[in-house]
Amino acid sequence: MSPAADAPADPAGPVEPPEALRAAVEALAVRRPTLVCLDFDGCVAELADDPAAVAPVPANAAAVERLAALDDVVVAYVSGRPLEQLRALAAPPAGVLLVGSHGAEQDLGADAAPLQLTAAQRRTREQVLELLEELANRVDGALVERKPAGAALHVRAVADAAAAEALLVEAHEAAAAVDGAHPKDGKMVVEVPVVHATKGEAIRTLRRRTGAAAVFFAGDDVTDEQGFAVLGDDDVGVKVGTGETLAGHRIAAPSDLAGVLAALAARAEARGADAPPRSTPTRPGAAPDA
Ligand SMILES: O=P(O)(O)OC[C@H]1O[C@H](O[C@H]2O[C@H](CO)[C@@H](O)[C@H](O)[C@H]2O)[C@H](O)[C@@H](O)[C@@H]1O
Repeated sequence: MSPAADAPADPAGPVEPPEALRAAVEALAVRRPTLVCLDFDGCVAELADDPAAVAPVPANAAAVERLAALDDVVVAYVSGRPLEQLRALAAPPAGVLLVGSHGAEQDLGADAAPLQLTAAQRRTREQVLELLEELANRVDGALVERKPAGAALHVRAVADAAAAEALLVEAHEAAAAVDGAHPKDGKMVVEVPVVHATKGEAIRTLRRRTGAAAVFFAGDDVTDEQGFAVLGDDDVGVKVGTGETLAGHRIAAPSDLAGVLAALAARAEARGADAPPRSTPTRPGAAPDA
C-alpha cells in the first residue's frame, strides 16, 4: 500500500479521490470477488452529538447501493454499533453483510447466529453498566449506551473538555479492572464489550467466507486500525480524517468517500462480462467457514 496522503476538499461538489487512491481502487476492482468493508460512524455517516441521530451521507448510500448491485462485489458494514441498530441506521440494500459490536454480532447471510452471552458475560455486562452509569452520573452530558455485547460511555455532549477526557481515562481504567471486560477507546467514547472481538478478526472472517481476491476497508476510528492491520499488499485501506493510521490512503471526511466508492464501482462495472470471475463464491453461505 502507498503512504497516506491528505485529499483536497472540494465543497462545490463530489470530491475526486487523490490519484494514488483512484489508481489503487481501480486495480482492486479487477480482482474478484472484491470485498468492500465499510465502517459506519465517521465514515459512511458523519459524526453527530446524538448517537441515535445519524444516517449515511446520501452520496455514500447511493454508492453503496451501486456496489451492492454488482456481481462479484460483496459489501459489508463492519461497525461497533449493535447489529440491529446498524441495520436500522445504515438501511443497507439487500445483500449487504452486517458485522456489529466490533465483530461480536454478525449477519453474514442464511446461517447468522444471534449473539448469546454466557452467564459470566451477562454478569460482567451488568457490572460494566453499573460502573459506567455511576461514572456518567458525575458529569453533565455524559451518556451510557447499553449494547448487547456490553456498554459504551459517551462524552461528546460534555461541555467541559478536560472533564470529558478525565472521565474517559477513569472509565477505561475502571473497566479494565473488571474481569471479562475489554475496554477500547474510540472517538469521545470508551467502549466496554464483554465479548472479545475485533474488526480485524471480522474482516478475516469476511475474506474467508466470501472467497475475496482483494479487500477494501475504510474507517475513521482507533478501533478501525485493527481492520487496517489485517490488510495485505493487494488490499486497499482508507483512513477517514486525521490521526495516525496503518491505512495506505487517507481522505478528509465522510463526504469524500462517495467519490472513492464511485471510482471502484465504475471500474467494477466496466470489467463487466469481459473476463470470467477468478473464483465462484460471493455471498456467504457459498463458502464454508474455515
Ligand atoms: O465502528 P463504527 O461504525 O464507527 O461505530 C463506532 C461507534 O459509533 C457510535 O459512536 C460514535 O458515533 C456517534 C454518532 O456520530 C458519536 O456521537 C460518538 O461520539 C462516536 O463515538 C456508536 O454510538 C457506538 O455504539 C459505536 O460503537
